[in-house]
Amino acid sequence: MEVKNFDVFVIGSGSAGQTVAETCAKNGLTVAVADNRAFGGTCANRGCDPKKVLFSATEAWESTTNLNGKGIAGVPELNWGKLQKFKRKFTKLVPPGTESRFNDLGIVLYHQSPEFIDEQTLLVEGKTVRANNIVVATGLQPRRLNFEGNNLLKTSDGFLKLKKLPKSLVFIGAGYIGMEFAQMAARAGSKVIILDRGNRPLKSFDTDLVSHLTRASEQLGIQFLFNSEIKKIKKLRKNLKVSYIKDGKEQTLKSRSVFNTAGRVPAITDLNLEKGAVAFSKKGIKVNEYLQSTTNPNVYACGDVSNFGMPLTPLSGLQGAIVAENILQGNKKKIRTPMTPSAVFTLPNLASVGISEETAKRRYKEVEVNYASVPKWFNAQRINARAYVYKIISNKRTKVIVGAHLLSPNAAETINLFAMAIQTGMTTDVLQRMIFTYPSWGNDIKSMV
Ligand SMILES: Cc1cc2nc3c(=O)[nH]c(=O)nc-3n(C[C@H](O)[C@H](O)[C@H](O)COP(=O)(O)OP(=O)(O)OC[C@H]3O[C@@H](n4cnc5c(N)ncnc54)[C@H](O)[C@@H]3O)c2cc1C
Ligand SMILES: NC(=O)c1ccc[n+]([C@@H]2O[C@H](COP(=O)([O-])OP(=O)(O)OC[C@H]3O[C@@H](n4cnc5c(N)ncnc54)[C@H](O)[C@@H]3O)[C@@H](O)[C@H]2O)c1
Repeated sequence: MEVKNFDVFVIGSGSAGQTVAETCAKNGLTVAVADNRAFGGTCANRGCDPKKVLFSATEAWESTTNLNGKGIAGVPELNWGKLQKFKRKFTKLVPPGTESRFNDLGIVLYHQSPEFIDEQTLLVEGKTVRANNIVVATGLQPRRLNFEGNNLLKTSDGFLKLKKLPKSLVFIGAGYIGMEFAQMAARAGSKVIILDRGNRPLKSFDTDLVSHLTRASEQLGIQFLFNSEIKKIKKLRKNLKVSYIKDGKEQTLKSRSVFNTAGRVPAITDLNLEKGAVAFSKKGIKVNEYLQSTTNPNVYACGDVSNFGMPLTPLSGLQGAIVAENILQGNKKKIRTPMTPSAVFTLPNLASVGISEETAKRRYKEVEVNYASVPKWFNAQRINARAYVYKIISNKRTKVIVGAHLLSPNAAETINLFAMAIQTGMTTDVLQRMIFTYPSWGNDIKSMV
Protein backbone atom coordinates (compact mmCIF):
# COMPACT_ATOMS: atom_id res chain seq x y z
CA MET A 1 0.00 0.00 0.00
CA GLU A 2 1.24 3.52 -0.84
CA VAL A 3 2.46 5.45 2.18
CA LYS A 4 2.26 9.25 2.20
CA ASN A 5 5.05 11.10 4.01
CA PHE A 6 4.93 14.49 5.73
CA ASP A 7 7.36 16.46 7.85
CA VAL A 8 4.50 17.35 10.22
CA PHE A 9 1.06 15.80 10.73
CA VAL A 10 -1.22 17.85 13.00
CA ILE A 11 -4.34 16.30 14.54
CA GLY A 12 -6.82 19.08 15.39
CA SER A 13 -7.35 22.47 13.74
CA GLY A 14 -8.04 24.70 16.79
CA SER A 15 -5.85 27.54 18.07
CA ALA A 16 -3.02 25.14 18.96
CA GLY A 17 -3.07 22.98 15.81
CA GLN A 18 -3.48 25.95 13.47
CA THR A 19 -0.48 27.72 14.95
CA VAL A 20 1.76 24.67 14.51
CA ALA A 21 0.53 23.88 10.98
CA GLU A 22 0.76 27.42 9.64
CA THR A 23 4.16 28.19 11.18
CA CYS A 24 5.70 24.94 9.92
CA ALA A 25 4.21 25.33 6.41
CA LYS A 26 5.42 28.96 6.18
CA ASN A 27 8.90 27.70 7.02
CA GLY A 28 8.97 25.21 4.16
CA LEU A 29 7.93 21.94 5.84
CA THR A 30 5.36 19.59 4.29
CA VAL A 31 2.29 19.65 6.56
CA ALA A 32 -1.04 17.83 6.85
CA VAL A 33 -3.92 18.60 9.23
CA ALA A 34 -6.76 16.25 10.17
CA ASP A 35 -9.95 17.28 11.94
CA ASN A 36 -13.04 15.13 12.38
CA ARG A 37 -15.31 18.16 12.82
CA ALA A 38 -15.64 21.56 11.13
CA PHE A 39 -12.19 23.12 10.72
CA GLY A 40 -11.26 25.98 13.05
CA GLY A 41 -11.54 24.39 16.50
CA THR A 42 -13.70 24.89 19.57
CA CYS A 43 -13.08 28.54 20.38
CA ALA A 44 -14.13 29.96 17.03
CA ASN A 45 -16.84 27.41 16.09
CA ARG A 46 -18.50 26.42 19.37
CA GLY A 47 -16.74 28.12 22.28
CA CYS A 48 -15.44 31.56 23.23
CA ASP A 49 -16.41 33.51 20.10
CA PRO A 50 -20.03 32.46 19.50
CA LYS A 51 -20.54 32.56 23.27
CA LYS A 52 -19.28 36.16 23.39
CA VAL A 53 -21.66 37.19 20.57
CA LEU A 54 -24.65 35.84 22.53
CA PHE A 55 -23.22 37.35 25.72
CA SER A 56 -22.91 40.82 24.12
CA ALA A 57 -26.67 40.99 23.60
CA THR A 58 -27.40 39.93 27.18
CA GLU A 59 -24.87 42.54 28.32
CA ALA A 60 -26.71 45.24 26.34
CA TRP A 61 -29.98 43.97 27.86
CA GLU A 62 -28.48 44.23 31.36
CA SER A 63 -27.18 47.80 30.85
CA THR A 64 -30.46 49.10 29.50
CA THR A 65 -32.54 47.20 32.06
CA ASN A 66 -30.44 48.63 34.90
CA LEU A 67 -31.08 52.15 33.59
CA ASN A 68 -34.82 51.63 33.09
CA GLY A 69 -36.50 54.70 34.57
CA LYS A 70 -33.16 56.51 34.79
CA GLY A 71 -33.11 57.93 31.28
CA ILE A 72 -34.05 54.68 29.52
CA ALA A 73 -37.75 53.96 29.12
CA GLY A 74 -38.76 50.31 29.36
CA VAL A 75 -37.02 46.95 29.40
CA PRO A 76 -35.76 45.75 25.98
CA GLU A 77 -36.78 42.36 24.59
CA LEU A 78 -34.10 39.82 23.78
CA ASN A 79 -34.91 38.08 20.52
CA TRP A 80 -33.02 34.78 20.78
CA GLY A 81 -33.79 33.68 17.21
CA LYS A 82 -32.40 36.89 15.69
CA LEU A 83 -29.42 36.79 18.03
CA GLN A 84 -28.59 33.26 16.84
CA LYS A 85 -28.83 34.45 13.24
CA PHE A 86 -26.37 37.24 14.04
CA LYS A 87 -24.03 34.71 15.71
CA ARG A 88 -24.07 32.46 12.65
CA LYS A 89 -22.65 35.38 10.60
CA PHE A 90 -19.44 34.85 12.55
CA THR A 91 -19.34 31.06 12.91
CA LYS A 92 -20.26 30.18 9.31
CA LEU A 93 -17.09 31.89 8.03
CA VAL A 94 -14.75 29.91 10.28
CA PRO A 95 -14.47 26.45 8.61
CA PRO A 96 -14.16 27.69 4.99
CA GLY A 97 -11.82 30.51 6.11
CA THR A 98 -9.56 28.08 7.98
CA GLU A 99 -9.50 25.55 5.14
CA SER A 100 -8.74 28.21 2.56
CA ARG A 101 -5.82 29.61 4.62
CA PHE A 102 -4.46 26.05 4.95
CA ASN A 103 -4.91 25.40 1.21
CA ASP A 104 -3.06 28.62 0.34
CA LEU A 105 -0.10 27.34 2.38
CA GLY A 106 -0.14 23.96 0.60
CA ILE A 107 -1.29 22.11 3.73
CA VAL A 108 -3.00 18.78 2.98
CA LEU A 109 -6.36 18.35 4.73
CA TYR A 110 -8.05 15.23 6.09
CA HIS A 111 -11.59 15.21 7.44
CA GLN A 112 -11.49 12.22 9.74
CA SER A 113 -9.91 11.11 12.99
CA PRO A 114 -6.56 9.47 12.35
CA GLU A 115 -5.42 6.61 14.54
CA PHE A 116 -1.90 5.56 15.39
CA ILE A 117 -0.75 2.28 13.90
CA ASP A 118 2.80 2.63 15.19
CA GLU A 119 5.03 5.29 16.73
CA GLN A 120 5.38 7.29 13.50
CA THR A 121 2.49 6.08 11.37
CA LEU A 122 -1.21 6.96 11.23
CA LEU A 123 -4.19 5.56 9.42
CA VAL A 124 -6.57 8.24 8.09
CA GLU A 125 -9.29 8.16 5.42
CA GLY A 126 -8.15 4.64 4.61
CA LYS A 127 -4.60 5.82 3.84
CA THR A 128 -1.35 5.11 5.64
CA VAL A 129 0.54 8.28 6.51
CA ARG A 130 4.02 8.62 8.02
CA ALA A 131 5.30 11.82 9.59
CA ASN A 132 8.59 12.83 11.21
CA ASN A 133 6.56 14.81 13.73
CA ILE A 134 3.01 14.05 14.80
CA VAL A 135 1.30 16.82 16.77
CA VAL A 136 -1.77 16.01 18.85
CA ALA A 137 -3.89 19.14 19.33
CA THR A 138 -7.34 17.64 19.76
CA GLY A 139 -8.55 19.75 22.71
CA LEU A 140 -11.21 18.64 25.19
CA GLN A 141 -14.69 17.15 24.96
CA PRO A 142 -17.58 17.07 27.46
CA ARG A 143 -17.09 14.64 30.35
CA ARG A 144 -19.43 11.64 30.01
CA LEU A 145 -21.90 11.41 32.88
CA ASN A 146 -23.05 7.90 33.65
CA PHE A 147 -26.65 7.60 34.81
CA GLU A 148 -29.96 6.35 33.43
CA GLY A 149 -31.21 8.74 30.75
CA ASN A 150 -27.83 10.36 30.05
CA ASN A 151 -28.67 10.19 26.32
CA LEU A 152 -31.18 12.99 26.96
CA LEU A 153 -28.42 15.40 27.97
CA LYS A 154 -27.32 18.25 25.71
CA THR A 155 -23.87 19.85 25.77
CA SER A 156 -22.45 23.35 25.28
CA ASP A 157 -22.49 22.75 21.49
CA GLY A 158 -26.27 22.27 21.68
CA PHE A 159 -26.81 25.37 23.82
CA LEU A 160 -24.87 27.61 21.45
CA LYS A 161 -27.01 26.38 18.53
CA LEU A 162 -30.44 26.59 20.22
CA LYS A 163 -32.82 28.19 17.70
CA LYS A 164 -35.43 28.69 20.41
CA LEU A 165 -34.61 29.07 24.07
CA PRO A 166 -36.51 26.51 26.20
CA LYS A 167 -38.84 27.85 28.91
CA SER A 168 -36.81 26.03 31.54
CA LEU A 169 -33.27 24.65 31.64
CA VAL A 170 -31.08 22.73 34.06
CA PHE A 171 -27.30 22.91 33.94
CA ILE A 172 -25.39 20.06 35.60
CA GLY A 173 -22.16 21.71 36.72
CA ALA A 174 -21.58 25.25 38.04
CA GLY A 175 -18.23 25.83 36.35
CA TYR A 176 -17.29 28.38 33.70
CA ILE A 177 -19.72 27.04 31.08
CA GLY A 178 -22.65 26.37 33.43
CA MET A 179 -22.44 29.82 35.03
CA GLU A 180 -22.00 31.74 31.76
CA PHE A 181 -24.81 29.93 29.93
CA ALA A 182 -27.18 29.95 32.92
CA GLN A 183 -26.93 33.72 33.19
CA MET A 184 -27.49 34.22 29.46
CA ALA A 185 -30.56 31.97 29.49
CA ALA A 186 -31.96 33.66 32.61
CA ARG A 187 -31.54 37.13 31.07
CA ALA A 188 -33.26 35.89 27.92
CA GLY A 189 -36.28 34.85 30.02
CA SER A 190 -35.81 31.14 30.89
CA LYS A 191 -36.29 29.57 34.30
CA VAL A 192 -32.84 28.24 35.19
CA ILE A 193 -31.56 25.72 37.73
CA ILE A 194 -27.89 24.88 38.25
CA LEU A 195 -27.12 21.61 40.00
CA ASP A 196 -23.59 20.87 41.23
CA ARG A 197 -22.16 18.05 43.32
CA GLY A 198 -19.90 20.57 45.10
CA ASN A 199 -20.85 23.23 47.64
CA ARG A 200 -20.24 26.30 45.46
CA PRO A 201 -19.69 27.37 41.86
CA LEU A 202 -16.34 28.09 40.17
CA LYS A 203 -13.99 26.34 42.57
CA SER A 204 -10.81 27.83 41.14
CA PHE A 205 -11.98 31.38 41.93
CA ASP A 206 -11.91 33.35 45.20
CA THR A 207 -14.61 32.12 47.62
CA ASP A 208 -15.66 35.62 48.76
CA LEU A 209 -16.09 36.97 45.26
CA VAL A 210 -17.90 33.83 44.12
CA SER A 211 -20.44 34.23 46.93
CA HIS A 212 -21.21 37.77 45.66
CA LEU A 213 -21.61 36.33 42.13
CA THR A 214 -23.86 33.54 43.42
CA ARG A 215 -26.06 36.13 45.12
CA ALA A 216 -26.21 38.27 41.96
CA SER A 217 -27.17 35.14 39.94
CA GLU A 218 -29.90 34.28 42.46
CA GLN A 219 -31.26 37.85 42.16
CA LEU A 220 -31.49 37.17 38.42
CA GLY A 221 -33.74 34.21 39.24
CA ILE A 222 -31.25 31.34 38.98
CA GLN A 223 -31.80 28.55 41.51
CA PHE A 224 -28.74 26.66 42.79
CA LEU A 225 -28.81 23.06 44.01
CA PHE A 226 -25.44 22.36 45.63
CA ASN A 227 -24.18 19.07 47.11
CA SER A 228 -26.50 17.36 44.67
CA GLU A 229 -25.83 14.25 42.66
CA ILE A 230 -27.87 13.50 39.57
CA LYS A 231 -29.41 10.02 39.51
CA LYS A 232 -31.56 9.71 36.40
CA ILE A 233 -33.45 11.61 33.73
CA LYS A 234 -36.73 10.44 32.27
CA LYS A 235 -38.56 11.82 29.25
CA LEU A 236 -42.11 12.99 29.90
CA ARG A 237 -44.42 14.39 27.20
CA LYS A 238 -43.01 17.94 27.17
CA ASN A 239 -40.53 17.96 30.01
CA LEU A 240 -37.66 15.94 31.35
CA LYS A 241 -37.97 14.61 34.89
CA VAL A 242 -34.66 14.92 36.72
CA SER A 243 -34.06 12.79 39.82
CA TYR A 244 -31.19 13.76 42.09
CA ILE A 245 -29.91 13.06 45.58
CA LYS A 246 -29.63 15.98 48.00
CA ASP A 247 -29.20 15.74 51.77
CA GLY A 248 -29.39 11.96 51.44
CA LYS A 249 -32.89 12.14 49.93
CA GLU A 250 -34.01 11.54 46.37
CA GLN A 251 -35.79 14.59 44.93
CA THR A 252 -37.16 15.44 41.49
CA LEU A 253 -37.64 18.46 39.29
CA LYS A 254 -39.03 19.05 35.80
CA SER A 255 -37.38 21.01 33.04
CA ARG A 256 -37.58 21.32 29.25
CA SER A 257 -33.85 20.73 28.68
CA VAL A 258 -30.87 19.49 30.68
CA PHE A 259 -27.29 20.42 29.80
CA ASN A 260 -24.12 18.60 30.78
CA THR A 261 -21.73 21.35 31.89
CA ALA A 262 -19.87 19.09 34.31
CA GLY A 263 -16.39 19.66 32.92
CA ARG A 264 -14.37 18.66 29.87
CA VAL A 265 -11.84 15.85 29.40
CA PRO A 266 -9.01 15.26 26.87
CA ALA A 267 -10.30 14.29 23.40
CA ILE A 268 -8.09 11.24 22.87
CA THR A 269 -10.44 8.25 22.69
CA ASP A 270 -10.30 7.75 18.88
CA LEU A 271 -6.53 8.13 18.47
CA ASN A 272 -5.32 4.68 19.60
CA LEU A 273 -2.51 6.37 21.54
CA GLU A 274 -1.34 3.02 22.95
CA LYS A 275 -0.28 1.90 19.46
CA GLY A 276 1.71 5.14 19.13
CA ALA A 277 3.36 4.60 22.54
CA VAL A 278 2.01 7.99 23.66
CA ALA A 279 1.47 8.15 27.42
CA PHE A 280 -1.52 10.00 28.83
CA SER A 281 -3.42 10.51 32.07
CA LYS A 282 -6.84 11.91 32.96
CA LYS A 283 -5.30 15.39 32.55
CA GLY A 284 -4.15 14.78 28.98
CA ILE A 285 -1.12 13.74 27.00
CA LYS A 286 1.98 13.62 29.17
CA VAL A 287 4.55 16.08 27.84
CA ASN A 288 7.97 17.36 28.90
CA GLU A 289 8.87 21.06 28.97
CA TYR A 290 9.36 21.05 25.16
CA LEU A 291 5.74 19.83 24.91
CA GLN A 292 7.06 16.54 23.52
CA SER A 293 5.46 13.24 24.53
CA THR A 294 7.34 11.80 27.50
CA THR A 295 7.26 8.35 25.84
CA ASN A 296 7.46 8.97 22.06
CA PRO A 297 9.89 11.69 20.81
CA ASN A 298 8.15 11.82 17.40
CA VAL A 299 5.02 13.17 19.06
CA TYR A 300 4.25 16.60 20.49
CA ALA A 301 1.00 17.65 22.20
CA CYS A 302 -0.23 21.21 22.62
CA GLY A 303 -3.27 23.17 23.70
CA ASP A 304 -6.01 21.85 25.95
CA VAL A 305 -5.12 18.20 25.26
CA SER A 306 -1.63 18.46 26.77
CA ASN A 307 -1.38 17.91 30.52
CA PHE A 308 0.24 21.33 30.84
CA GLY A 309 -1.57 24.43 32.15
CA MET A 310 -5.10 25.81 32.05
CA PRO A 311 -7.40 25.04 29.09
CA LEU A 312 -7.73 28.56 27.68
CA THR A 313 -7.42 29.83 24.11
CA PRO A 314 -4.43 32.18 24.60
CA LEU A 315 -2.45 29.34 26.21
CA SER A 316 -3.31 26.93 23.37
CA GLY A 317 -1.94 29.43 20.84
CA LEU A 318 1.19 29.89 22.96
CA GLN A 319 1.76 26.14 23.22
CA GLY A 320 1.24 25.75 19.45
CA ALA A 321 3.94 28.39 18.81
CA ILE A 322 6.37 26.57 21.13
CA VAL A 323 5.79 23.22 19.41
CA ALA A 324 6.32 24.81 15.96
CA GLU A 325 9.59 26.35 17.13
CA ASN A 326 10.79 23.05 18.61
CA ILE A 327 9.97 21.16 15.40
CA LEU A 328 11.73 23.77 13.26
CA GLN A 329 14.83 24.32 15.42
CA GLY A 330 15.19 21.06 17.37
CA ASN A 331 14.04 21.20 20.98
CA LYS A 332 15.23 24.66 22.07
CA LYS A 333 12.16 26.31 23.54
CA LYS A 334 10.89 25.30 26.97
CA ILE A 335 7.33 26.15 27.97
CA ARG A 336 7.21 29.09 30.36
CA THR A 337 3.68 30.27 30.96
CA PRO A 338 3.39 34.01 31.53
CA MET A 339 0.99 35.50 34.09
CA THR A 340 -2.40 34.23 32.86
CA PRO A 341 -5.59 36.11 33.66
CA SER A 342 -8.90 34.28 33.40
CA ALA A 343 -12.44 35.67 33.23
CA VAL A 344 -15.89 34.20 33.56
CA PHE A 345 -18.28 36.05 31.25
CA THR A 346 -21.12 36.44 33.69
CA LEU A 347 -22.54 39.82 34.73
CA PRO A 348 -20.82 41.09 36.69
CA ASN A 349 -17.69 39.46 35.15
CA LEU A 350 -15.55 37.44 37.54
CA ALA A 351 -11.85 37.71 36.76
CA SER A 352 -8.64 36.66 38.39
CA VAL A 353 -4.87 36.75 37.91
CA GLY A 354 -1.93 35.72 40.08
CA ILE A 355 -2.27 33.81 43.32
CA SER A 356 -5.14 33.36 45.75
CA GLU A 357 -5.31 34.76 49.29
CA GLU A 358 -4.70 31.24 50.71
CA THR A 359 -1.60 30.63 48.55
CA ALA A 360 -0.20 34.09 49.37
CA LYS A 361 -0.61 33.44 53.11
CA ARG A 362 1.29 30.17 52.77
CA ARG A 363 4.01 31.71 50.60
CA TYR A 364 4.77 35.05 52.35
CA LYS A 365 5.36 36.00 55.97
CA GLU A 366 3.02 38.99 55.85
CA VAL A 367 0.32 39.58 53.29
CA GLU A 368 -1.77 42.68 52.58
CA VAL A 369 -5.31 41.76 51.52
CA ASN A 370 -7.46 44.63 50.25
CA TYR A 371 -10.96 43.19 50.04
CA ALA A 372 -14.01 45.41 49.66
CA SER A 373 -17.47 45.56 48.18
CA VAL A 374 -17.86 48.98 46.54
CA PRO A 375 -21.21 49.27 44.72
CA LYS A 376 -21.19 52.92 45.89
CA TRP A 377 -18.20 53.76 43.69
CA PHE A 378 -19.08 56.11 40.83
CA ASN A 379 -18.51 53.60 37.99
CA ALA A 380 -21.01 51.15 39.50
CA GLN A 381 -23.50 53.90 40.41
CA ARG A 382 -23.53 55.54 36.97
CA ILE A 383 -24.73 52.28 35.34
CA ASN A 384 -26.80 51.29 38.38
CA ALA A 385 -24.85 48.03 38.84
CA ARG A 386 -25.48 46.26 42.13
CA ALA A 387 -22.21 44.37 42.58
CA TYR A 388 -18.63 45.68 42.47
CA VAL A 389 -16.12 43.74 44.57
CA TYR A 390 -12.35 43.40 44.61
CA LYS A 391 -9.65 41.54 46.46
CA ILE A 392 -6.07 42.61 45.79
CA ILE A 393 -3.20 40.74 47.40
CA SER A 394 0.33 42.03 47.88
CA ASN A 395 3.44 41.02 49.76
CA LYS A 396 3.40 43.40 52.77
CA ARG A 397 7.20 43.65 53.01
CA THR A 398 7.98 44.39 49.33
CA LYS A 399 4.58 45.87 48.34
CA VAL A 400 4.72 43.76 45.17
CA ILE A 401 1.24 42.85 43.88
CA VAL A 402 0.82 39.06 43.67
CA GLY A 403 -2.88 38.45 43.09
CA ALA A 404 -5.95 40.33 41.86
CA HIS A 405 -9.54 39.10 41.95
CA LEU A 406 -12.32 41.27 40.56
CA LEU A 407 -16.09 41.10 40.29
CA SER A 408 -17.38 43.98 38.19
CA PRO A 409 -19.24 44.69 34.95
CA ASN A 410 -15.87 45.29 33.28
CA ALA A 411 -13.59 42.90 35.18
CA ALA A 412 -12.67 40.83 32.08
CA GLU A 413 -10.95 43.94 30.72
CA THR A 414 -9.67 45.54 33.94
CA ILE A 415 -7.93 42.31 35.00
CA ASN A 416 -5.51 42.72 32.07
CA LEU A 417 -4.03 45.78 33.81
CA PHE A 418 -3.33 43.65 36.87
CA ALA A 419 -1.84 40.92 34.63
CA MET A 420 0.66 43.51 33.37
CA ALA A 421 1.33 44.80 36.88
CA ILE A 422 1.98 41.32 38.30
CA GLN A 423 3.98 40.09 35.29
CA THR A 424 6.31 43.10 35.60
CA GLY A 425 6.60 42.88 39.39
CA MET A 426 4.89 46.23 39.99
CA THR A 427 4.48 47.51 43.55
CA THR A 428 1.35 49.15 44.93
CA ASP A 429 3.26 52.49 45.17
CA VAL A 430 4.15 52.48 41.48
CA LEU A 431 0.60 51.55 40.49
CA GLN A 432 -0.81 54.40 42.58
CA ARG A 433 1.44 56.89 40.77
CA MET A 434 0.19 55.85 37.30
CA ILE A 435 -2.12 58.17 35.38
CA PHE A 436 -5.11 56.45 33.79
CA THR A 437 -8.10 57.88 31.91
CA TYR A 438 -10.91 59.24 34.07
CA PRO A 439 -13.68 58.27 34.75
CA SER A 440 -12.81 54.70 33.79
CA TRP A 441 -12.81 51.24 35.35
CA GLY A 442 -9.03 51.20 34.85
CA ASN A 443 -8.61 54.28 37.01
CA ASP A 444 -10.47 52.56 39.87
CA ILE A 445 -7.61 50.09 40.34
CA LYS A 446 -5.46 52.78 41.98
CA SER A 447 -8.04 53.00 44.76
CA MET A 448 -7.97 49.21 45.17
CA VAL A 449 -4.33 49.14 46.22
C1 LIG B 1 -18.46 26.79 25.51
C2 LIG B 1 -17.01 27.15 25.68
C3 LIG B 1 -16.65 28.46 25.93
C4 LIG B 1 -15.31 28.80 26.07
N1 LIG B 1 -14.99 30.10 26.35
C5 LIG B 1 -13.69 30.46 26.46
C6 LIG B 1 -13.33 31.81 26.69
O1 LIG B 1 -14.18 32.70 26.82
N2 LIG B 1 -12.01 32.12 26.78
C7 LIG B 1 -11.04 31.16 26.66
O2 LIG B 1 -9.84 31.49 26.74
N3 LIG B 1 -11.36 29.86 26.46
C8 LIG B 1 -12.65 29.50 26.35
N4 LIG B 1 -12.98 28.19 26.10
C9 LIG B 1 -11.87 27.20 25.97
C10 LIG B 1 -11.26 27.28 24.56
O3 LIG B 1 -12.26 27.06 23.60
C11 LIG B 1 -10.14 26.25 24.44
O4 LIG B 1 -9.18 26.48 25.44
C12 LIG B 1 -9.47 26.30 23.08
O5 LIG B 1 -10.39 26.16 22.03
C13 LIG B 1 -8.43 25.19 23.00
O6 LIG B 1 -7.78 25.19 21.75
P1 LIG B 1 -7.12 23.85 21.23
O7 LIG B 1 -6.56 24.17 19.90
O8 LIG B 1 -6.24 23.29 22.26
O9 LIG B 1 -8.33 22.82 21.07
P2 LIG B 1 -9.69 22.97 20.25
O10 LIG B 1 -10.00 24.36 19.87
O11 LIG B 1 -10.70 22.22 21.03
O12 LIG B 1 -9.36 22.20 18.89
C14 LIG B 1 -9.24 20.82 18.83
C15 LIG B 1 -9.67 20.36 17.46
O13 LIG B 1 -9.38 18.97 17.37
C16 LIG B 1 -10.45 18.30 16.73
N5 LIG B 1 -10.43 16.89 17.15
C17 LIG B 1 -10.77 16.36 18.36
N6 LIG B 1 -10.60 15.03 18.35
C18 LIG B 1 -10.15 14.72 17.11
C19 LIG B 1 -9.79 13.51 16.49
N7 LIG B 1 -9.86 12.34 17.12
N8 LIG B 1 -9.37 13.55 15.20
C20 LIG B 1 -9.30 14.72 14.52
N9 LIG B 1 -9.62 15.90 15.08
C21 LIG B 1 -10.04 15.89 16.35
C22 LIG B 1 -11.69 19.05 17.18
O14 LIG B 1 -12.73 18.87 16.26
C23 LIG B 1 -11.17 20.49 17.21
O15 LIG B 1 -11.38 21.14 15.98
C24 LIG B 1 -14.30 27.81 25.95
C25 LIG B 1 -14.66 26.49 25.68
C26 LIG B 1 -16.00 26.15 25.54
C27 LIG B 1 -16.36 24.73 25.24
N1 LIG C 1 -14.50 32.23 30.07
C1 LIG C 1 -13.63 31.26 29.86
O1 LIG C 1 -12.42 31.46 29.81
C2 LIG C 1 -14.11 29.86 29.68
C3 LIG C 1 -15.45 29.60 29.41
C4 LIG C 1 -15.86 28.29 29.24
C5 LIG C 1 -14.95 27.26 29.36
N2 LIG C 1 -13.64 27.54 29.61
C6 LIG C 1 -12.66 26.45 29.79
O2 LIG C 1 -13.29 25.19 29.65
C7 LIG C 1 -13.04 24.37 30.80
C8 LIG C 1 -14.26 23.51 31.06
O3 LIG C 1 -15.32 24.30 31.58
P1 LIG C 1 -16.54 23.62 32.32
O4 LIG C 1 -17.48 24.67 32.77
O5 LIG C 1 -17.06 22.51 31.45
O6 LIG C 1 -15.86 22.87 33.53
P2 LIG C 1 -15.46 23.32 35.02
O7 LIG C 1 -14.41 22.38 35.42
O8 LIG C 1 -15.20 24.78 35.08
O9 LIG C 1 -16.79 23.06 35.89
C9 LIG C 1 -17.37 21.80 36.02
C10 LIG C 1 -18.34 21.82 37.19
O10 LIG C 1 -19.12 20.64 37.13
C11 LIG C 1 -19.24 20.09 38.42
N3 LIG C 1 -19.47 18.64 38.28
C12 LIG C 1 -18.62 17.71 37.82
N4 LIG C 1 -19.21 16.49 37.81
C13 LIG C 1 -20.47 16.66 38.26
C14 LIG C 1 -21.57 15.79 38.47
N5 LIG C 1 -21.50 14.50 38.20
N6 LIG C 1 -22.71 16.32 38.95
C15 LIG C 1 -22.80 17.64 39.23
N7 LIG C 1 -21.81 18.50 39.04
C16 LIG C 1 -20.65 18.04 38.55
C17 LIG C 1 -17.95 20.44 39.12
O11 LIG C 1 -18.12 20.43 40.52
C18 LIG C 1 -17.67 21.84 38.55
O12 LIG C 1 -18.26 22.84 39.34
C19 LIG C 1 -12.72 25.36 31.92
O13 LIG C 1 -11.85 24.79 32.85
C20 LIG C 1 -12.11 26.53 31.20
O14 LIG C 1 -10.71 26.39 31.18
C21 LIG C 1 -13.23 28.81 29.79
